[in-house]
Amino acid sequence: MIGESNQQQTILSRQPMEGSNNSDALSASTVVVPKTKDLEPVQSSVSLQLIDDTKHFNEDLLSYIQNYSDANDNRGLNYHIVSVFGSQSTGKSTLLNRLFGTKFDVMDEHNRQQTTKGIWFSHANYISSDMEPSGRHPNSKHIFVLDVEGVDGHEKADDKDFERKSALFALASTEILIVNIWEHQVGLYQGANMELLKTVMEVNLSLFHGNKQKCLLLFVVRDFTGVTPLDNLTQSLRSDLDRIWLELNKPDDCKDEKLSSYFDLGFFSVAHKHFQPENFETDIRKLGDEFFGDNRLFKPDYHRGIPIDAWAIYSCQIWEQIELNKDLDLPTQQILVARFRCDEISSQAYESFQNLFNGIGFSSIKETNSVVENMNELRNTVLDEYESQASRYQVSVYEERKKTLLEKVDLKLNKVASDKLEQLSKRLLAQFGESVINTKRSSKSRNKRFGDILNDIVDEDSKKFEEEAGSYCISENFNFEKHISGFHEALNEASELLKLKEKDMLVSRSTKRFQSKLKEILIELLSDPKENTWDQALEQFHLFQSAFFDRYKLDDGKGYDLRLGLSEQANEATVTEIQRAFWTKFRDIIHDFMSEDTAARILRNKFEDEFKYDGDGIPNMWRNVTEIDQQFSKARANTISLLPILSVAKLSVSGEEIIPDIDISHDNDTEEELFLGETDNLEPSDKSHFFGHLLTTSQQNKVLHKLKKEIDAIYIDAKRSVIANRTSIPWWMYALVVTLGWNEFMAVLRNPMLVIMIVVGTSILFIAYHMQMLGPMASVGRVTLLQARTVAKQKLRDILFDEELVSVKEANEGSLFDEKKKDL
Ligand SMILES: Nc1nc2c(ncn2[C@@H]2O[C@H](COP(=O)(O)OP(=O)(O)OP(=O)(O)O)[C@@H](O)[C@H]2O)c(=O)[nH]1
Repeated sequence: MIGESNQQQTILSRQPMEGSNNSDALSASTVVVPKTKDLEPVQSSVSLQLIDDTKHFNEDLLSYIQNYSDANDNRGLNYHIVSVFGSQSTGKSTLLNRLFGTKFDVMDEHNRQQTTKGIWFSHANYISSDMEPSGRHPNSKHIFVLDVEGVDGHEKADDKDFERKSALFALASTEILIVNIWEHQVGLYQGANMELLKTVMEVNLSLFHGNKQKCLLLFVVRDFTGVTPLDNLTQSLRSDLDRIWLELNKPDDCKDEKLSSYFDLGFFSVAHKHFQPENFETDIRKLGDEFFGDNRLFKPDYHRGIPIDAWAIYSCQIWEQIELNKDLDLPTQQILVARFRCDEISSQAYESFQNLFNGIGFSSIKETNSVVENMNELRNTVLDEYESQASRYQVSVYEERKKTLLEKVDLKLNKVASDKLEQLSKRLLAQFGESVINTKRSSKSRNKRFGDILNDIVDEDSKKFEEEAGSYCISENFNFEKHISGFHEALNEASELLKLKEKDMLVSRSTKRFQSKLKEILIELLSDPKENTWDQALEQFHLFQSAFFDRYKLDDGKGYDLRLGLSEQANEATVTEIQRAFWTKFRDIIHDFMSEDTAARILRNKFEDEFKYDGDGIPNMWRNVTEIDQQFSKARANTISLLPILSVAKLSVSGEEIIPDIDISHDNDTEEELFLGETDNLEPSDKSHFFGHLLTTSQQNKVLHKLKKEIDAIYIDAKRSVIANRTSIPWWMYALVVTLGWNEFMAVLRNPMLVIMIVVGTSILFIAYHMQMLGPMASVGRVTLLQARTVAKQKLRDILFDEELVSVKEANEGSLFDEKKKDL
């Protein structure tokens, strides 16, 4: 079966051929991969029966090829395939063995039986000048040789099937096809050689008419005697080939094509091995020089472009297709092989990428540069791994699979970048509010508008995010536009929230300040109502309002900018909101302050002021009742005239009610409804009219009623005091005292001690009067007198009791005494 030694036979026969029995199940798109698992390397120096006589493909091919690892250099194309084709027993194996140092079986001289069965495969060794194999020529590529079973063998005379199939296989895989013919066969058109040539051409057309894959047909004329010069033989062979080419039924798309479009032709003669052994050796050496050295015979056009490590798959697949009698679409086969290998390489590369990826632990890497560096490194590693092996395969498949692999890798890396961006987004958004507040508080930004501060930080954060997103874009598969727009959206949302918060703060702060200022002044004004009280109140309101808004006035004076960075519309709405809040506070203050009691108290005070004091604020001293009556009437009329001022906020000049210049109705409907209980059907603008309505008519009547009572009491008090003063000491009483007490008066004057006492007493009273101590002294005196009276009464009672007791004791017995005592 194999090689020349028994040992070699043993080695190779360990892989039975029936393993390839699955060919029936194959389809055109299936790639059959020779098994490589658990195979021991096949010894390289031996030949391998690639296809046996039962037409099974030997799966040991891959492990055989793997012995020549450097054939995988140069993108796996560091090799050539040569095959031989020719009639049976024409010295093909002998030629190959001599040319390439192979050890194909050669027919025994004495038993001329067919020796080569099926197709054999062997690695060629460089033939040194002494015609001994000595390894590979240093400048040459690896050459693998296919020894194909001879055609037209008498054992298979009726079976042309294998002949055609083997020609098909040899041509599909080889670069140079050695056509081995005897010299005496040349020119015999009807001879076996012409059949052979026809077969080769037909097969070639069926294989390559689509893509014009060329190969070299190297005619080796054996047993060349030199009687007919080689040129003549060449001429004869060429004309035979041309004739066959013309007669061939060519496919439509290559009808006009020439023979040279598909074949390069080469001719070489070799002398008789036995009769001219020296010439034979010389010819063989010359032919060998054509193959080795700089590989002159091999042209790039001839190479199938299948990397050597895929050649086993490719050739197996080719054979399976041939066996199934399917149309042999070589480009498709090449693509299938390329797909299979590129997928395999891609999977391996992705697997090692995943291992590296898991080892890195991106989640623990914080610095963007480091993340990007690792991402790039991973990407390049996987790309290098894939490219180094897959770039040898069909370019479109290689590119396609590379794209797919990169998409997978980038998807994974994209996730890393997305997570990092997500984290950055969260971090920046979390810090956003704080950054704005800190910047706002910093001395640098003291005069900066809030809106500008906000915009600066938004810009800064956006730039930071975009830069980081940009640095993660390590290939066109990375696109973070969505992340960027999402971040912008979130940032704008946060920014709008801050604006809203700042706006609310401004509204509440300004309203609070406004309220405290206005309240003080309004209460002061209302506590001392005058005809122009509401004019002053409104004036103060406008003053405070202007004081607030003036600082936000636009340069053209046509509006306000609250510096919150709000849109024009929102800014205007906020201005309106503040104005409404001011008006609402105005309303709340006056409504909260004014009540029936408050109004009654204010009016009572006003009445008292006017009734009890003169224009200079000095208390009135009534000389008679008439004066009191006059003053009372005047004060009462003036006081009552103030009630409408306290009841409705009206301007003095125009008499118009104060109405807010902005609609505030929705702020406090309830209060207004409570006020009149009749606003349900009113329009908001109508409700504004109730802004200054502080007391209802019934409330006013109650106030008047209460006031009347109180001022009547004051009036009576005043009158009583005048009458009391006047009735206590009548004038004739003074005259009577002087008349009756004249002597006593004189007696006192004449007594120096009494005079001194009177002087001292008068001085004390005078000082006490000036120090306003008369009241307290009188009180003390009154209390003393009261106490003295009480003591005196008690003393008197005791005395009387004692006297009675004594008399009863003396008059009656003990029991009577006790009864008396009880009675007492
Ligand atoms: N006349 C002649 N005989 C040769 C030459 N070279 C080899 N032979 C003899 O031809 C016979 C067949 O040789 P092989 O090399 O086995 O021929 P083959 O074409 O490989 O035979 P199959 O593989 O059986 O088709 C052998 O006996 C050789 O000694 C040659 O150059 N001239």
